[in-house]
Amino acid sequence: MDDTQKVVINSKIDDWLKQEREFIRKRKAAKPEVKVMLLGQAESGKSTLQKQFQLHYASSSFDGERPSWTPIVYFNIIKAVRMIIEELDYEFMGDAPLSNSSPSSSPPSTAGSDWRVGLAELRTKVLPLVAIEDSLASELSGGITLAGGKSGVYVRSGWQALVTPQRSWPLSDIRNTASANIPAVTNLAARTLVETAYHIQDLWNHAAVRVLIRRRKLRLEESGTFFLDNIHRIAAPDYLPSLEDILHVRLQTLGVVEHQYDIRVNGVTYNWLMYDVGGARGQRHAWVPYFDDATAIIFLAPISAFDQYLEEDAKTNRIDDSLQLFKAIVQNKLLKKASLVLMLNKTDVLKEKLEAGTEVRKFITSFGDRPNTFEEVSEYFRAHFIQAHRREDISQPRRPLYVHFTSMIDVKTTQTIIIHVGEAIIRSYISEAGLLT
Ligand SMILES: Nc1nc2c(ncn2[C@@H]2O[C@H](COP(=O)(O)OP(=O)(O)OP(=O)(O)O)[C@@H](O)[C@H]2O)c(=O)[nH]1
Ligand SMILES: [Mg+2]
Repeated sequence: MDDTQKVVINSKIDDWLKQEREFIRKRKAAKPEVKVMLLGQAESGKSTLQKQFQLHYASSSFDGERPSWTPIVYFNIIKAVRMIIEELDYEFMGDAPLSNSSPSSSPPSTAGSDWRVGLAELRTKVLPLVAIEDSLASELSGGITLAGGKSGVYVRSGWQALVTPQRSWPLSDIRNTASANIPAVTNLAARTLVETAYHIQDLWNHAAVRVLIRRRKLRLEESGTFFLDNIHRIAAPDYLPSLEDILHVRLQTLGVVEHQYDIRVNGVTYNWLMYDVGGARGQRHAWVPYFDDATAIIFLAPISAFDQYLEEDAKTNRIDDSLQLFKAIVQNKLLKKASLVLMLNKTDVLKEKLEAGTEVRKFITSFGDRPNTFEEVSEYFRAHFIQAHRREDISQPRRPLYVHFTSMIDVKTTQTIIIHVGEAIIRSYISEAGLLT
């Protein structure tokens, strides 16, 4: 080996050592990593909780993403209108158009003499909007079509890029958008919504529709009711979703979506990685690969769902499914080191249902003759989850279970809860890892 070769080799070794030192320096500087999984059945509120974290720990990105929620709000409205129309068709007309429905169809008790003709006209007027549903779903899901078709829009991480226009919103010139860089179907939905808003409002407020919703227990989901109540604000050409709108949106999660926040506790910044999962039964197998290094589980159980059944299995009561799922989580060996937080969610919806006179014992016989009040009912469900944890928890000694009653659409209260939950999780991470602060 001559001297020149030696110099080249030495310089390569120097480079390599430098890189190695840099790598170690970076690793030491890296923030401690906390991995938190949001688990629970479909529609339990996982993604809504994740939005509340984003609002608190990354408010500028929350604001920046606002325009991307616009088409999802449109989609939620279209879905709700389509569900109303399907119910009307089923109730009054068989396969025939509403105006030709058979005389034997029983009118709602509130009906006036020409209610049927009026409804048929409204139906015709809102149909152009309903006709957009499938193409809007396809545009929002980036062309992914799943079994179940119309039941929803599914999103993976990075979905915003599919629907966010390149130029800024609000769209003051939504009617002249031939050259605008807005996805075509979203644009069409916006225009059709402007044109049909009054008819949607009339349909939504129609006495026969109200009776039908009550009589057939039509589940428009939390989002449908909220958006239909706000139809004129949303149909305005310069509409930009508000914080409340974004929290009310229903958008099913597909697979597992990672979100990252920096959370600072006692002067140390933690790399908070949050995994928001799809909660439907067909999605749950995707959770497992994330289990063995999870720092904490936040389990969401919607306690308002006592009178509902799973979309994927109409025989299973949703509270029962939540409880069984919770048991499976606390029994899971891979998760035995994870801290446990339980959020008994949708307390606002539970209160509304109880105030409207829906009786828990009719759906959950073991509730018996207890008073049908919020205090009794919420405590009854809480006791069941706590008992499941006491009996089934695999970790020895048994881990603490932090329980909160939540309403994810209540910003002020939820923000306080997530700060506490974040700190509690980080504290137990510190003591588990033996870290000094
Ligand atoms: N009124 C009310 N609505 C809620 C609450 N929590 C969630 N929602 C609504 O319930 C719907 C479902 O919430 P998501 O957060 O999408 O549910 P998810 O658990 O992520 O569902 P998947 O992604 O299908 O697993 C949305 O329309 C939310 O706005 C709550 O506490 N109160
Ligand atoms: Mg979700």
